[in-house]
Amino acid sequence: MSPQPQRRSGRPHRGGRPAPRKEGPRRPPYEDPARRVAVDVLRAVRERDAYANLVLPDLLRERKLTGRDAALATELTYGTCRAQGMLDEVLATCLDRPLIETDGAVLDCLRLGAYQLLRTRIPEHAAVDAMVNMARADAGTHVAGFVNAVLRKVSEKDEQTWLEQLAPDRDSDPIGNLALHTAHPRWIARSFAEALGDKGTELEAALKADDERPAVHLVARPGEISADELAAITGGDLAPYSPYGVHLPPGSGDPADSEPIREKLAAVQDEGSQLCAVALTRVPLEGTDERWLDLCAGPGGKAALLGALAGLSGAHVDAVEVAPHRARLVERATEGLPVTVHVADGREPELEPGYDRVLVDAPCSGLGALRRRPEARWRRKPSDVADLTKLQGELLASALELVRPGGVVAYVVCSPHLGETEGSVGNAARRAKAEIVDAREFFPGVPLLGDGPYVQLWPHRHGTDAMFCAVLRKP
Ligand SMILES: C[S@@+](CC[C@H](N)C(=O)[O-])C[C@H]1O[C@@H](n2cnc3c(N)ncnc32)[C@H](O)[C@@H]1O
Repeated sequence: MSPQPQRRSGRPHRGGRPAPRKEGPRRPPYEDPARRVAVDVLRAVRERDAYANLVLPDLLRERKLTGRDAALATELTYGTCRAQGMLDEVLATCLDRPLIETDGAVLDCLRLGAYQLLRTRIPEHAAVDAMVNMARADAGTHVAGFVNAVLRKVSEKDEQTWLEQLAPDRDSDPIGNLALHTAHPRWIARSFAEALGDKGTELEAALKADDERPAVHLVARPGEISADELAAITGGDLAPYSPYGVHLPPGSGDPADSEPIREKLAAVQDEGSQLCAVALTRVPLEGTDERWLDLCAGPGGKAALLGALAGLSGAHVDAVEVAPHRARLVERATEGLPVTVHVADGREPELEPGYDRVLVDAPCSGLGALRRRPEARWRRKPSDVADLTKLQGELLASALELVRPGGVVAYVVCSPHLGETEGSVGNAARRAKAEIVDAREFFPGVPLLGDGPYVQLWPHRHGTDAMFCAVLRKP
């Protein structure tokens, strides 16, 4: 059976007694390995803030799940993580006490069960029985009746009917309505609406894009291999906008196994990330153009692309990263390129000022890459953004001190949140009296970039992560 997420028609539970048990030795109930993996990942995410997309592949390997079992485990895990807030709203109406008081292991089973009932074609009895058995195994026999009763209630309506009952009115509260329909926290839906200037169909498209599996994008390292050659070797398609990009077709297997990647002629890098790094190198400069700086380099995707381009034009890149383990990743990614890695705080890196080009790919909320991190939308909090904007402003101020007069800074974040984009840039630019350059001209051929001067890419418009790029010139 295909594990495709599909709305399932609501079939009220008809009741009925289980067939009388045959006599014989008691065997533990059969546990489906795909659901076991899914519930174990949910637990790791809940208990130790693990990333589902890192834990899941390890568990699949460890338990030797392949083919349909692996596909089902993946669909159930990622789907449940993404839909968590919506599932919780439904579950809350089926409980007679606050959801927060539910034991964690039981809650994992309820969420996974509700996901199967509302968003897959898995038969009701199979979904409920499997989760009752799993809850019994994980939390004790006393919870079996409870889990059974709650999931039976969930199964009384299909997803659409639940949403119609629970979502705020679309006319009076369009953001709240879309937030629940697309299973996003309201504050994230609001931040997308503010960035898009839309609360209707475009907001809906932007939110829905977070549930789509992103295509794998490769970057062909300039000077080593062309995008045409890389596409021919990998069977991929040329990326629409990046001159170095290749999109792999779905089901291409692990890109790390391909020869160009093993030989470091190419790497995995979102096309939006490529475009932002390349944009910095496209800004015209008067005078010298030899010293480039990447102030937030780990794990090294943009540093490697900048390093390759610097190698072709006779420039050198200093790459700064505060976390030593991430600095080591930058070293690995830029081996053989004219890049020097420094473990330092970008706010005070103790480097000689006078850089011609500086990239600030600042730490951010990652709201622009929610499609890559299934649980991230429910983990992030609005208060994270406030902490991050302070750091972003300080890093950009440092970049504007380190760049020479007439030199350029590209400020990049993987987030469309206006606080992290226009807010962080506006404040730092004002203080440093830097000129904000229209960034759109350094993204040639990329459509739907609005009125400038900033560039905001979107998954639903460009097929990239929602990267933001501002270009500033020091007077
Ligand atoms: C968005 S990531 C950069 C991604 C990277 N440019 C790439 O393309 O692979 C931000 C990085 O900034 C680092 N960072 C955070 N605070 C920093 C600071 N004060 N100085 C330098 N790096 C910092 C983080 O550890 C993280 O590796």
